[in-house]
Amino acid sequence: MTARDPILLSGIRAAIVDLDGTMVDTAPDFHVAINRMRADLGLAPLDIETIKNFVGKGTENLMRRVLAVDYAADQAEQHFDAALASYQRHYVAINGEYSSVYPEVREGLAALRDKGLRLACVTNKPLAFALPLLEKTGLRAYFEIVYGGDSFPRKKPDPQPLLQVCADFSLAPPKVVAIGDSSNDALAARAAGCRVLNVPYGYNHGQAVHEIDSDGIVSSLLEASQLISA
Ligand SMILES: O=C(O)COP(=O)(O)O
Ligand SMILES: [Mg+2]
Repeated sequence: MTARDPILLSGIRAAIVDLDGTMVDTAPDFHVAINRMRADLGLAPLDIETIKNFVGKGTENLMRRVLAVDYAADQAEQHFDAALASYQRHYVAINGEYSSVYPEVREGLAALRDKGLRLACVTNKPLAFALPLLEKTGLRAYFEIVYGGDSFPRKKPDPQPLLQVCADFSLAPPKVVAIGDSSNDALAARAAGCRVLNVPYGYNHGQAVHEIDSDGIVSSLLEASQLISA
């Protein structure tokens, strides 16, 4: 089944919102940090569109994709630790500097909150990157809970972080909607038994967002809030 025109979602008591590609356009941060790392390793820069297709499955996967551009698997593995350390150093130094909050994110979060929904952010970004970014963008205060890609043994598309939010809120998964930009978010939500809406403007591994199995595509978090009711 593919994503269809969004439907009204009723009986919803909480929303789990993704970070990269859903609330914040972080590709420019990834672009700068990755190319500084690549320069450290003596590698040529990559363009931002290539990097967008690599984002979404956490930092380790991102490093593997970036190294696979130049190296065969065994060589890439040899360079992995140095690449990761360099990347983390560069990312922390610029986290949020080149990123921007997408349109209607603050309005959408405020509207969801005003409807009485509880809000959690679940990202595959490491928590040490996610929390400072949420603070810098002024989004942290909307969320009761923030989980990162390293908060649990398994990250999205595994349902584990979403199921933990449901447990934290004492809510059955069908009363919770996940909102994200990628198939990771939808697969995690479906596996958890949550509802799911996708935004079309983020990073979906180079795949068309219409191919994602979700409850619909919304143009923004504000539109999502208009389709969700308690
Ligand atoms: O950093 C990533 O891999 C993607 O993070 P996200 O889950 O917030 O989209
Ligand atoms: Mg995302």
